[in-house]
Amino acid sequence: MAEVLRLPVPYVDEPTDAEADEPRTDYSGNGVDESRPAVPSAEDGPDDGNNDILEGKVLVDQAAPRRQEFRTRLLAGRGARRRPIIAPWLRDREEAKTTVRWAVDYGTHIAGFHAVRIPLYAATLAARSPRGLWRLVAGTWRWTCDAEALPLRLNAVDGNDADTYLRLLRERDNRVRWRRLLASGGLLGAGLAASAVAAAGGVAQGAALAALVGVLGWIGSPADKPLMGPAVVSTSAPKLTSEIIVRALGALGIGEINKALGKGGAGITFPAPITRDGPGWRADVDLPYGVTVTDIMDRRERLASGLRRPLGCVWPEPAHDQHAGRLVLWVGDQDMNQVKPPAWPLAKSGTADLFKAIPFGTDQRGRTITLTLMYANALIAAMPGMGKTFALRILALAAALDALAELRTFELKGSGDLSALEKVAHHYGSGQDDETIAACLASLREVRKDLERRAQTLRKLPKDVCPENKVTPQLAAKKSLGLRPLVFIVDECQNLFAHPTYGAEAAELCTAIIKLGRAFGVILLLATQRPDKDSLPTGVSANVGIRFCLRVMGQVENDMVLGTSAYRNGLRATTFGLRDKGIGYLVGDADDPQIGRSYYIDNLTADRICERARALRKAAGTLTGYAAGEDSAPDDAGVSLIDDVAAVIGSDEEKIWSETVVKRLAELRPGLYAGWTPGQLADALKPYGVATRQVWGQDEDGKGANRRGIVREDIQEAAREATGTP
Ligand SMILES: Nc1ncnc2c1ncn2[C@@H]1O[C@H](COP(=O)(O)OP(=O)(O)OP(=O)(O)O)[C@@H](O)[C@H]1O
Repeated sequence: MAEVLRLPVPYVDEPTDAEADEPRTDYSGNGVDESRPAVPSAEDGPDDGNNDILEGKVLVDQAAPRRQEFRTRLLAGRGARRRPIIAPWLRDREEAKTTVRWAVDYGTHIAGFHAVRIPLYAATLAARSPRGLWRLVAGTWRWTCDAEALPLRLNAVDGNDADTYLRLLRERDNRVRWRRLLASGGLLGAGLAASAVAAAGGVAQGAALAALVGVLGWIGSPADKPLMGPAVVSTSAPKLTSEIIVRALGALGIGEINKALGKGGAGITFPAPITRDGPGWRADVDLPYGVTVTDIMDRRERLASGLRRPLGCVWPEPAHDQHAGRLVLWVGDQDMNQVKPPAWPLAKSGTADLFKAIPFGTDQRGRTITLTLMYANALIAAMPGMGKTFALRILALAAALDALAELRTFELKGSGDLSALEKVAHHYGSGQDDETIAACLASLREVRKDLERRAQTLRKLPKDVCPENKVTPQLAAKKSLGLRPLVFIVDECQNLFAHPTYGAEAAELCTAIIKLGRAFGVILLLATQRPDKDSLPTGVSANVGIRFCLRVMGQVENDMVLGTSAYRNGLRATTFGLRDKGIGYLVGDADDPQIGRSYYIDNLTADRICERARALRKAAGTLTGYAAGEDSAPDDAGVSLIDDVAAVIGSDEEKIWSETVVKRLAELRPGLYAGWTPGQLADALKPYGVATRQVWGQDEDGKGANRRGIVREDIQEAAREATGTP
């Protein structure tokens, strides 16, 4: 009996018309697979003697129609990536201006360089002109006499080849005849031109002689000594070609790539031409099946070596709207960290509007990156010394230049990195000490309380004035409503969140502010050098909108800042080097993640900007609090809720109702606790691990009842934990 051949389903293709009449073979090489169901195909046709081979074949692919319909071809283009009509560098004003400025500057330099050397060039040409004259005369003579064919004729003589000699001689006579005629004509023309020049005199004669000397000098110039040296020594990057990219990819040690590049492999394809894109080259690459862009990003350093470019020039990225194997490789002419950062557009003049995009930095291609802070919060994280404070400073300065915005700035390192903002901030603190951290917490409490007021104000407004229940530029501008943007800035926020006494409450407050504050015009800007779960509450890291991650050490920190799976999706701030200061991944503002470098503003420049911002605020009447010299410290600066609760519980009270506690707290600090409800107290105590429960107590009339309250021992325990006393 003939062997029954069943092909594994996925390997069977519909035969072409030419193949249809031939017995089909197992191209997969996988042979018989009895385990798979054999579905007979109509295409197998009548019994032609090969049925034993065809049995069990399943056709899974449709045969491509010979000629695609016009409509089909048209529709096929729907998913195609459209190349921009206008080159990207021309669409970005700043980039176009930079390019044109560079071109003009470059042209001017070259013109100037050669202009000052004109006398030298003239002298050189004059010195070379006799040699040129000799070359001209000798060359013309040789041409006229057909000297180039002389060796052939001599050869024929040496070989006693009379026939060839005579043929060559005839050939020579023919040539020489018309060449002599031309040469005589040329000579006559030269003679006439010379007499015309002699007769002309003056400027024309001088110009003609100079031109003659110039031409003769040029003819007399040795090939290895050009008259003009280069005005610029080119250090520009070599052109990026598909060959270089394929070579570099082949050197990454990825098996699938090597297979594709090997004999019989499918190779590597480029879905779009390699083009100039800003100050560098952009290549779109389709990696071999099974290779992902993250595989390449993992080996960025090796890729840079393969491309023979510095690491800071090589930026492989996923094409976010394409398949996982579509690589967008951008290779800059210059290392990103060597490029001189452009000046911050608002450094010398201008104001900001937090409802609109503010300039934050530039991307690898030198294009401006903007951020819109309103309705968002931002988190900046990095290893120490990588530029987190500089990045935060840009956002803080932009907020300062919006005269409407109220700034509360706490720099919890104590270095004075944000000291320029003292001039404009409503609340300001600098230091790692408990007092500064307590002041920060108190300010947060105030903001948390203010959120409720803002919410109420918005709720009361008529729908036509406030249709979306959120602060709009028009509402923010109405002073009476008290809805001006409030920007709360905390640098080195790990010192706040990891504080043994205040950390838990600060985490709760920040989480609440981040969740609720957006619509009410409250913006939280945080920077930390320790993005881990102990120093950055998950409620904060999970809800913050804008994230800028400079160099971090590992995947955990990376994902904590940029979001879960960021590392797996190729956003790896771990690939930045020590020299990549100020460079990071930015997510949350644009549709796609961006790599950017924040603008560089040092403390001195920040000072000048804040002077301007202060003047703006004075003019607008919005200079308040610390900056205005008012005692703006919140009532509860340095105050601990646990200490206060402990203070209002009598030593003979084992258990006490919450309603009694809030009443006593309001008496103790009316500015802080007035209006507190038992529920609010329960929420505020939660971060300290104190739970309220049903406790027995008596009211003023001595009537006993079971109500929600506090056990004194719980408070004492929390106080001991907070101070670290056993
Ligand atoms: N955008 C930038 N361009 C160029 N250099 C920068 C940029 N940002 C920061 N730097 C450089 O990096 C150095 C460190 O910056 P910064 O003080 O912001 O670091 P940091 O991450 O806040 O450090 P730390 O955690 O120790 O406070 C700066 O002194 C500056 O020289």
